[in-house]
Amino acid sequence: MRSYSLLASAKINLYLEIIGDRLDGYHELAMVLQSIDLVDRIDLRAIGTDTIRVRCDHPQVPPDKNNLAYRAADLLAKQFPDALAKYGGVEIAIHKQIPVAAGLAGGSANAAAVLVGMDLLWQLGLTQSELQELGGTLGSDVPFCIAGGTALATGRGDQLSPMPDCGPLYVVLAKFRNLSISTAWSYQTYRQQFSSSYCAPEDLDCRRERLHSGPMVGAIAQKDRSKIGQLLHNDLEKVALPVYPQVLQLREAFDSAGVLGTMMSGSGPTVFALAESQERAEEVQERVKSAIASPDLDFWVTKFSNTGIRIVSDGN
Ligand SMILES: C[C@@](CO)(OP(=O)(O)O)[C@H](O)COP(=O)(O)OP(=O)(O)OC[C@H]1O[C@@H](n2ccc(N)nc2=O)[C@H](O)[C@@H]1O
Ligand SMILES: Nc1ncnc2c1ncn2[C@@H]1O[C@H](COP(=O)(O)OP(=O)(O)O)[C@@H](O)[C@H]1O
Repeated sequence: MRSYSLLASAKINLYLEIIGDRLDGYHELAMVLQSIDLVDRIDLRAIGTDTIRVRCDHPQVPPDKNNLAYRAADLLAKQFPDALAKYGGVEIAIHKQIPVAAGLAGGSANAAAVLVGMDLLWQLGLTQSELQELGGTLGSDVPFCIAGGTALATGRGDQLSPMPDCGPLYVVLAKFRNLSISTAWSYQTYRQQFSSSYCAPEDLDCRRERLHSGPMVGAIAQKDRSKIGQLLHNDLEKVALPVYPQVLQLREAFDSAGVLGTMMSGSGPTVFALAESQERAEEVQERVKSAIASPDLDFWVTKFSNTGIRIVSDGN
């Protein structure tokens, strides 16, 4: 039986600006997305029957048809029935390290790994852009999770322009264990509060004038780490910080710890901070840990990564 193991990277949002409504009901965005070295391992194994099975060691992750990894496999099975008939179904085992519903795209990264791994398992020979096209139908962040690295993401987050690697930067992440924020809630609440300032879908001048991502794109091109820290931005903080005092508390604690910059990632509630070295990142972690002193607070120290999906073993 053929099998593959893959590592799927989480992402953080260095920049997230909401431009307006789209005709498909989503939001038009300008984001800078960055892969980090916090990964889930996905083991894929060909099984004799034509079914898809999912196992996951995390209690909050559904081991059924609602799992994004299951949906990725099901999508390929529907698109390529001949491959399903030839190679059989697949068992997907997810070993979670990326916190769930945390604004770090864990589910999207798992779906991305399944698309990349099943392309190999079923010898489909799809290109990266074909995989991304399929991934975009599962979720807006999936195309980026396939590509990884650093990218400017526009449209609903699925139109990617790769950006240069901005050099070694270290990341401290913190999240209250029992707190999660729904992405759908974040965008809906943002729309309720701010849609009066949205650009209309057809108003291209408004869209061009609204975009403020240029300085961040420039700072990355120049590998200017302090500027990257200063220019971090996330419009979704406007809805999360007033409702979730724990997120605000983390933002303030990181700010006082003397970091290059700090921001909520995506729809939250994870807050990250950037540091110039691993040592400095560990110091920041200790400072925030003692400032907040909560047994419910989890931390991770990691670094920027230039890959989305890594194949770690091909156990044919
Ligand atoms: C906010 C971000 C930032 O990177 O990430 P997370 O915090 O979820 O990790 C993304 O935009 C999330 O991407 P993803 O999680 O793939 O979202 P989807 O499944 O496509 O959509 C989830 C929900 O968010 C809304 N949504 C998503 C993307 C977008 N451009 N506009 C939206 O309004 C959709 O209407 C849907 O209700
Ligand atoms: N493979 C998966 N890993 C994580 N969450 C998943 C997965 N499949 C479905 N989900 C569901 O998707 C939701 C969002 O999870 P996740 O992708 O981790 O967060 P976010 O959208 O904040 O980046 C959760 O409620 C979770 O139950």
